[in-house]
Amino acid sequence: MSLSPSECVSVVVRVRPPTSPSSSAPPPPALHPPSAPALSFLPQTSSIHAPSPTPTAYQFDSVLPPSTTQSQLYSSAISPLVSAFLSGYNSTVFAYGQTGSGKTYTMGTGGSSPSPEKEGVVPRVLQDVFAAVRNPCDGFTYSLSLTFMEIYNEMCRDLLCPSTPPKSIGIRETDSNEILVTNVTSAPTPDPATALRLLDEGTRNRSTGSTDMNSASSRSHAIFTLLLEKSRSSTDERTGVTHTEKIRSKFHLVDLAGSERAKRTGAVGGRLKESATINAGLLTLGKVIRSLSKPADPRALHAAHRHVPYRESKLTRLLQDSLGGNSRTAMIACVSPSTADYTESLSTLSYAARARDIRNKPVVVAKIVESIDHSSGLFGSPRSPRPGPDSEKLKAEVARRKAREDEMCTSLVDLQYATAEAKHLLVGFTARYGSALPPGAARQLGVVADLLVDETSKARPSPSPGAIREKDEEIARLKERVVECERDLARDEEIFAVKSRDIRTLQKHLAKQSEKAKALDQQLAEERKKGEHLQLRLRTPPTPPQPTLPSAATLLQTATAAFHKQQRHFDKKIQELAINIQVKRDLVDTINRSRQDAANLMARHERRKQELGCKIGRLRKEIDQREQDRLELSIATTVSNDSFDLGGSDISDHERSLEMAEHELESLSHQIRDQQRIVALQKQSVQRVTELGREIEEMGEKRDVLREEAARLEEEYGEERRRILEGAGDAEEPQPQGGEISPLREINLGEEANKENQSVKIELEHEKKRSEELLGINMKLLQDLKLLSKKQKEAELREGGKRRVLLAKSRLVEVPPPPPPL
Ligand SMILES: Nc1ncnc2c1ncn2[C@@H]1O[C@H](COP(=O)(O)OP(=O)(O)OP(=O)(O)O)[C@@H](O)[C@H]1O
Repeated sequence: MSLSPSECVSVVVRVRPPTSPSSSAPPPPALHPPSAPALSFLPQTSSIHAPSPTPTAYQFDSVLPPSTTQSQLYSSAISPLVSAFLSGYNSTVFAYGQTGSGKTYTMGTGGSSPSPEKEGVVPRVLQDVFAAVRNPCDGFTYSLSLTFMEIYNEMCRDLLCPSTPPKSIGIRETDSNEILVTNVTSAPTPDPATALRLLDEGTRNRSTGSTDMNSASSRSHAIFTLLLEKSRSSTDERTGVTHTEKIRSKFHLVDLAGSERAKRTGAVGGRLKESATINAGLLTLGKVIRSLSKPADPRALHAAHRHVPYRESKLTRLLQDSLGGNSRTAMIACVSPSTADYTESLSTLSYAARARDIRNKPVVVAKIVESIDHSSGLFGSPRSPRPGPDSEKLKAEVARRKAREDEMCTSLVDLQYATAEAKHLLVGFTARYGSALPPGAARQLGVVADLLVDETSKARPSPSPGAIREKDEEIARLKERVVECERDLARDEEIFAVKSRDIRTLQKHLAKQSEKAKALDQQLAEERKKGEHLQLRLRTPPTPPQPTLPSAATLLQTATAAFHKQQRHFDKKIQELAINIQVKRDLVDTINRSRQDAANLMARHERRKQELGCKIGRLRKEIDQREQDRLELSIATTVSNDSFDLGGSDISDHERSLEMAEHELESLSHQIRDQQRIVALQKQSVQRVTELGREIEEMGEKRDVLREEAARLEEEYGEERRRILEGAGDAEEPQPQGGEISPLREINLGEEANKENQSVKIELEHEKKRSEELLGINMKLLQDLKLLSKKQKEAELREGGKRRVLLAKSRLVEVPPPPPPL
């Protein structure tokens, strides 16, 4: 393996000839006026001057004017890469530029060219490679194969086997950071004809289309890759071991799709989508170039530590080796000389200039395979008889060995540098991340670092082939150890990442738990406080009963007060009922008495009426008699002419008496009528008396109920008192205190008493009204009776006077007995 110092991407700018009017491609629509700025191409100084927006001079490895032929371009920019490729270096050539700028023309991936002069890069590379392979001068045998693929709409397509599903084609990175494309046809190419045929075949399968700017515009990025494996064997004459050295290299020839502006290409529909994908891929390429062209982060120990967005597109992923990796790379920036394309050309130049700052580290990777060759005539088995020395052969062998030794010395020096660099990186890595690594991994890294001896600092004598071999073996072992350690490290890092995640989760969990624990602590503290408080209460001597737990004395006092209050209430009610009953009885007596009086008066009047009737009858008889007598007397007197008084004055007296009696009778009749009215009233009072009797009866019942209730209350009180006294032991019997009663009972009793009082009051009012009414009737009756007796007296007086007059005149008039006093 040999190592080269890092080298930059070489950038060549190719200016295509202006488009001729007779060109097959339609002229691109001009966006710029004729006075638009133009680029100044200076091939002598390999620079290009852009006047605007800010005057800028771009420097390149070479600037190829429009007159540059394909052959000139190839020999100046590509043939060095072909040599490197044949030496075992990975190489890349890619054409970059706007659409129609001549990328496909330059790369020669547009199909077989009509003339050999116009052949592009790929056919020329193939020709040169096969020419070299055919006549090897380094003792290697070469084998070539090729792949041809495109990235179309961000999908890989195998141009040598288009039926391969794009999804099955993968791009992966090996442990040694090599980019490999899987499941793509790798066609063996024993001769250039086969290779060219495959190129033509693939080109035909490529996605192209017509746009306003290019009638055969590439709609994909085409990647043509040559794979070379060269091997060489040598046998140690002492040991008979054959060493086979194998070197593999790749040559990517990339024809990128051109950046385009939809307005200019007139892309619509599917073309527009292609255009967007193309631009997106190129944008990522621009990002990768920008990122790689920046000076590395001074904090990063290795350029690999900076982030390069290779993975953002398939194109950049595929070109990862070529840009900033193990490859010798050349970029052909294609630009148009047209002022109409000024902006696009400027953009191309800007990226190309940046790409020039990208530093790659191309290395030749060689594998040495050992095998014992028993059949070798020169280094046959020690037991077999050695053939006679051939001086020419020996000379050649010595020369070969010498060359081999030289190579191995070079390899050794390279390895020493690699070891030193590896040690430096490892030490730096351990210093930086050692604390974050698991202890086992850090220790292992230390051991590896110790094993990686910085041989570059030591002056060493030229090693013998045996020593070199030993060294090689040691280095191989060390490398294996390093790879192992790296693997361990990667594993540890993974574990570490997982553990870190776990720790973070646990930390979160812990935080939650500690919050919960805090809350529980608080709760516990509160509970403790409560417990302490309870204990304190238990320890403290018994305090007088709380107001919520009344004593027996208080209970008794309350009960007694309630009882007395109830008793008072019942007493009052019973008393009121007794008064009412008495009032009603008095009323009944009064009514009965009035009735009696009225009945007596009626009887007297009836008697008097009868008497008066008798008297009137008698008086009428007497008057009639007197009239008869006087008539007879008058007759007698007339006969005797005797002027004699025949008792005419007695008749008159009788008539007056009759008149008086009739008058009295009339008055009596009046009185009887009044009396009858009174009797009618008396009938009402009979009803009233009946009602009163019933009411008195009810009241009596009520009074009995009250008395019973009072007795029951007394009993209850007695029981409660006994219970309280029993519960309280020697509690003193409380003295009744007016108004002391349990609030609830007081409310109940108060409500009951109020209700009762109210009803009694209403009843009393009612009774009072009725009594007043009866009293009014009775009073009227009495007045009537008084008036009647007064009239009677007057009549009697009048009659007595008349009677006395009549007695004086006639003894026939009887004087009635005086009426009984009312
Ligand atoms: N240096 C040149 N000399 C002669 N003709 C050229 C040159 N460069 C380009 N052309 C012609 O210009 C036309 C467009 O070129 P080409 O197809 O190579 O462009 P392109 O950059 O590949 O475009 P796209 O990105 O659209 O595929 C072609 O007809 C090609 O023959």
